[in-house]
Amino acid sequence: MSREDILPEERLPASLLTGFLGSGKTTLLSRLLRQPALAETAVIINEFGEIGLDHLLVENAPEQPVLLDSGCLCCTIRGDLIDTLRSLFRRRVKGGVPPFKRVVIESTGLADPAPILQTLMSDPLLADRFRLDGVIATVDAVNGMSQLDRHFESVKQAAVADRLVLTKTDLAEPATLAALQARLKALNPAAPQILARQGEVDGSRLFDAGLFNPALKTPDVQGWLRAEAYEAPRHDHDHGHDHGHEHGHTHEHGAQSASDRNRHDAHIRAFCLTAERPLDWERFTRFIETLIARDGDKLLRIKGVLNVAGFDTPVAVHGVQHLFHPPALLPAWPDAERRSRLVLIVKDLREEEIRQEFSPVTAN
Ligand SMILES: Nc1nc2c(ncn2[C@@H]2O[C@H](COP(=O)(O)OP(=O)(O)OP(=O)(O)O)[C@@H](O)[C@H]2O)c(=O)[nH]1
Repeated sequence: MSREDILPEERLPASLLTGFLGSGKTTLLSRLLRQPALAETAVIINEFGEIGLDHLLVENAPEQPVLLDSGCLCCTIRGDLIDTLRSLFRRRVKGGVPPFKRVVIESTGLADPAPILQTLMSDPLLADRFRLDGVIATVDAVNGMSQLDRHFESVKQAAVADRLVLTKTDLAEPATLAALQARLKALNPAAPQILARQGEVDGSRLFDAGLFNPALKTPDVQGWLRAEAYEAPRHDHDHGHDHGHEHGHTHEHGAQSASDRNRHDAHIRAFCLTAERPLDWERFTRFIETLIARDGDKLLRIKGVLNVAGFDTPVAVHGVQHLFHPPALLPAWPDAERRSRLVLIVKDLREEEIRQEFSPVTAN
């Protein structure tokens, strides 16, 4: 960790837009790109031949970025994401494409978000030029419940998101929407849920979700971590609680899907470890390294702001599965809160065991 790692504001924010097949990603994106605030955006779509924005690419040379009417760039991934992002950045530097200020990567509906997040973190050239702004997941307000029941990928997408957009709310019954919202809240307590109709959403609610707030030019710890959301009382998945039951709507989904729901959601835990006293950095790294070595594939996402003994300012950590971003020493504490807070979203790991393993890190 070094002070050079700080202040990555000049890196371009990259957002991942994910969400199940047909959940409204393209509809959302095409509306967002008309908003003036998003005019200088480059969009990368990793599925070739889709309708929506992509028809432009089918008709034009697909390997060339296309300039949309809104002033945004759009291109599909030909090789892999690393090549596409590197090439886009090179062209930007050489003036071959407009100087976009933000990147949005729209993933395919079935994609696991983890490899895309890891790509942004792991490639040294990309990590120097782009920073993860956030994961935006669309969830279909009408079909979301059954998609979460049937497809574990959609549960993972919703669990790791920084922002959840509930789409097609114009078509959903209020009771269906309420049951879905309760389920998503249990799965991902920290992500704000934004309701959309025909992709109509204020872009400022979706972007600038990362640690670095370009408007304030300071780290936005509270907005990024939202640690307090995990401390609020909520339902415990491990008890096999059926969130649909609370609202009396399980009849809409049937007995079979209710048991699927428990099975899927119960694999995911989202919680926050806290420590009052400054952490010993060596012990903390041992804790994280052991966790990664043993359970890396089960760590869907980790974010944290740590009070490390010997440092006057906090250290931010961020990881996805086996990969961790280099820890960044932040320039200042944002407020009076001095506790270390580490948010974990895990699959098939027991919260209690991790809490126990974390406790020596905080001991004297
Ligand atoms: N009524 C209504 N229809 C919507 C809304 N959002 C999306 N749709 C429709 O839902 C269908 C799927 O939307 P898309 O935006 O293509 O979804 P997608 O997630 O990009 O789909 P894939 O890329 O195939 O995974 C389209 O027919 C949209 O017009 C909405 O808020 N209300």
